[in-house]
Amino acid sequence: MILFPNAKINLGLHITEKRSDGFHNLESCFYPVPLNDLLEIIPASKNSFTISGATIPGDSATNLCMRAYELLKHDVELPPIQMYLHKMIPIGAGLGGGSADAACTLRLLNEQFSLALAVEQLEMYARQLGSDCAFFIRNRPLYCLEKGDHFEDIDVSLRGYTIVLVYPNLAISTAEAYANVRPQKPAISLRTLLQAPIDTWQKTIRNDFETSLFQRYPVLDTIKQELYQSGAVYASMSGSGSTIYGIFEQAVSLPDHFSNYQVWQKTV
Ligand SMILES: C[C@@](CO)(OP(=O)(O)O)[C@H](O)COP(=O)(O)OP(=O)(O)OC[C@H]1O[C@@H](n2ccc(N)nc2=O)[C@H](O)[C@@H]1O
Ligand SMILES: Nc1ncnc2c1ncn2[C@@H]1O[C@H](COP(=O)(O)OP(=O)(O)O)[C@@H](O)[C@H]1O
Repeated sequence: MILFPNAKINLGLHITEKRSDGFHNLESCFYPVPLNDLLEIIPASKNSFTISGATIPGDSATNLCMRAYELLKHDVELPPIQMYLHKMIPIGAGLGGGSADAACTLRLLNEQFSLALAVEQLEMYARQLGSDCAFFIRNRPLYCLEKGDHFEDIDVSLRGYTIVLVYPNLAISTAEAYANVRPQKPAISLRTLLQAPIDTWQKTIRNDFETSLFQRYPVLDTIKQELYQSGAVYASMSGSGSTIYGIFEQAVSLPDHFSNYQVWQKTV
């Protein structure tokens, strides 16, 4: 059985407070985008895990796909599997690719072996693998709270817009990004700001990671400004970076030097 784990972008990201467990509470809208990995699982006589495409740091035992399998196997009976991952989503990019792979492993195992686990149970396992992993179980636009692992519905649609992702070949550690942010309760909640028309977002919707990361990596701010100059209605960093995305009313041609980056665009 095959699934195509997809990336996400963050439409706004407020880091509201540091928690007693060392993590941070946040508010953000997670939005799925159709940039995909490929994940296949079939029953086998012994476990194997093959990866192609982009190189993932760490060995296969620490890969989130294997960790998802082991986590589930602790509680339910699972046969050995042959797992294959083709990695397309850039790594350490703020696109949630590792979490998407882990969530899809849980979803695939649930289906392939008729485990009949409910969405809430799958989310409970996903939370143990990463803060943004549970999002990829429902995998639709959601307003995310707490560690980014509790959800409310939100009426936001980018249908008909072209989304451009620019990955400047720079991996940023999520833990390091959080360590350099000063949490702050927003005057107006992100939910309220997102309900206004998209052409107001440039002035109102922010990602709290940008201040410190743009200081450290000025190229990120430059890319964001260039996306606006190319006609974006809204542009931002996704998650803890380093991907900068732009939302356009139509397909766009970008400055020539963007060929130095990994650029992806699709009308959704
Ligand atoms: C920043 C966000 C925003 O969507 O996305 P990415 O940029 O990673 O895609 C997420 O909060 C990332 O979630 P995820 O990548 O799953 O993080 P985890 O593996 O759980 O945590 C990595 C590290 O980030 C910090 N962390 C993470 C989540 C959170 N709410 N507070 C934190 O302080 C902790 O230091 C933790 O050890
Ligand atoms: N299947 C996977 N795909 C990507 N990264 C993975 C995977 N499994 C484990 N990781 C680890 O997760 C970290 C990056 O996660 P990723 O989801 O790509 O970044 P981000 O959290 O910025 O979206 C890397 O340190 C990588 O080694």
